[in-house]
Amino acid sequence: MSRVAAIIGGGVIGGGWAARFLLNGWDVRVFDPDPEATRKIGEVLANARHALPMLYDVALPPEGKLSFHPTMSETVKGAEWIQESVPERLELKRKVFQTLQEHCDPSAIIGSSTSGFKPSELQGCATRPEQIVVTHPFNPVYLLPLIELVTTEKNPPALIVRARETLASLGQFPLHVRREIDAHIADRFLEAVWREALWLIRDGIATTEEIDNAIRYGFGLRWGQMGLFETYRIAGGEAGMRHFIDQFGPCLQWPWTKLMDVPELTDELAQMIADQSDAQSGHLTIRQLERKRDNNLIAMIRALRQQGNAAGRLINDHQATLLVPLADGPPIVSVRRVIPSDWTDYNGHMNEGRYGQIFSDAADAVMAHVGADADYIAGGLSYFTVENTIRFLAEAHAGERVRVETRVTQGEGKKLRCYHEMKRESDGEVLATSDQFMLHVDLKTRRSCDPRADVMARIETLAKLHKDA
Ligand SMILES: NC(=O)C1=CN([C@@H]2O[C@H](COP(=O)(O)OP(=O)(O)OC[C@H]3O[C@@H](n4cnc5c(N)ncnc54)[C@H](O)[C@@H]3O)[C@@H](O)[C@H]2O)C=CC1
Ligand SMILES: C[N+](C)(C)CC(=O)CC(=O)[O-]
Repeated sequence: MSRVAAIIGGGVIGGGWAARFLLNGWDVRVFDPDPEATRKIGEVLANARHALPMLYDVALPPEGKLSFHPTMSETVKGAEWIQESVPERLELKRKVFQTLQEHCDPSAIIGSSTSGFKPSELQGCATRPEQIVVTHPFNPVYLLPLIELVTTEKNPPALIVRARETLASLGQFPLHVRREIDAHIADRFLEAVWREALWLIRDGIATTEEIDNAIRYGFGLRWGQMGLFETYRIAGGEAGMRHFIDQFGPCLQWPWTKLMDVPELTDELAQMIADQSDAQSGHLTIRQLERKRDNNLIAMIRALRQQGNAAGRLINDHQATLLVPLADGPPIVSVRRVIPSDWTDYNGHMNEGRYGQIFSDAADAVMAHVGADADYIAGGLSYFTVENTIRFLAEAHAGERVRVETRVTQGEGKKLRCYHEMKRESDGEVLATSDQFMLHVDLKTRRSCDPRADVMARIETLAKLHKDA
């Protein structure tokens, strides 16, 4: 018997909730008077089906059934979880709760997606206030895990536990906001940044793009893996958070923002912050925190490199200026690099799959060297690896510098065979070898064909040069 979730309001956020439940195997029923709701949710679902499964290395549960219903009663009857995502108007939300509580199970959890209303405001006119909690998500709900679970003393502890467990079972992160406040925790931050950004634009200090660049090339990367306080703890150096506060506390009185309503930084408040930071991060030294931060940033920026976006695109563009022309050899030094930390696996060494990556990069370098470069590939011609025998001879570790020495062992017509040796730069030890056989292909027909004459000539020259050496 599938678990049933009811979605009241299937817009940007309700659609995201529908996808989150559906892709986790729940049956989802939707109530939304908008005649476009089915189409809108269908488009959100298409995004979610593309994205969410890619975060995992295992299959998600089989999807539940999605249905749209003309009445609230049909939608919520028998539902275990009811998620309200109607527009941010208090009276509308209260009316929705009154209606749905006429038909829903008293044991159902009613979560509101509200960005800023407090649960006590939502519970105000409800028949059973104890059912209602704030479960404030972040767009896209099917990818961002944070849910601010805001409760009041009217919510039974057992319901709060059940809500947390349910959200966690969906792959979400229920942050229990223990004391209700307008806009909860995260939206207060978002509102502060948003309001300061509006001033900067109004006063002609920055454009929208400049503000976004300040975030995505800087602290946005830090916040995405360590948040605010752990980041500032590190900024305090070995003296830690208390030093950070002592140094930057006075700034609170300086016009560093238009948001000038700040608490007096008493010694008691400074010590409270320092004590909480110690409790949160004190089990790690600053150096350990710095290494954790740097490894996180490496993984994030390298992921952005794969997408060619933001800080990743910046590195890709910079890397293009660092390329040095290869010599014919033999051997051709086709790769010179450092093993990145995110290539290390549970055995504490570079994962076997990454050897293939390095040898693939070596082949790419040889291809570019003979003229089969990005423009050549964009023109519809390339090489496919059809056989690759890798011998793993010694471990490689994060931070080690390695190089690949390549010899062209066969170069005739559509055939290109390379023999690669991966060596540790520090001592020349051979870490792995690859015997890689490639065929030249037409990317349109996906069938093998002869390379362009100049490319074929370069390969034949290299094959002869390397054979005679
Ligand atoms: N858009 C965002 O980035 C976020 C919004 N939220 C909150 O989520 C809630 C919904 O916001 P959005 O999805 O952005 O709005 P939206 O305008 O995209 O969707 C609201 C949906 O509710 C439907 N609706 C209106 N009256 C209804 C009723 N009586 N019964 C059922 N459905 C009804 C509308 O047809 C519409 O499809 C708001 O409380 C908002 O503060 C929370 C997090 C992020
Ligand atoms: C701008 N906003 C208040 C709707 C933002 C949120 O509520 C959360 C989010 O997804 O950013």
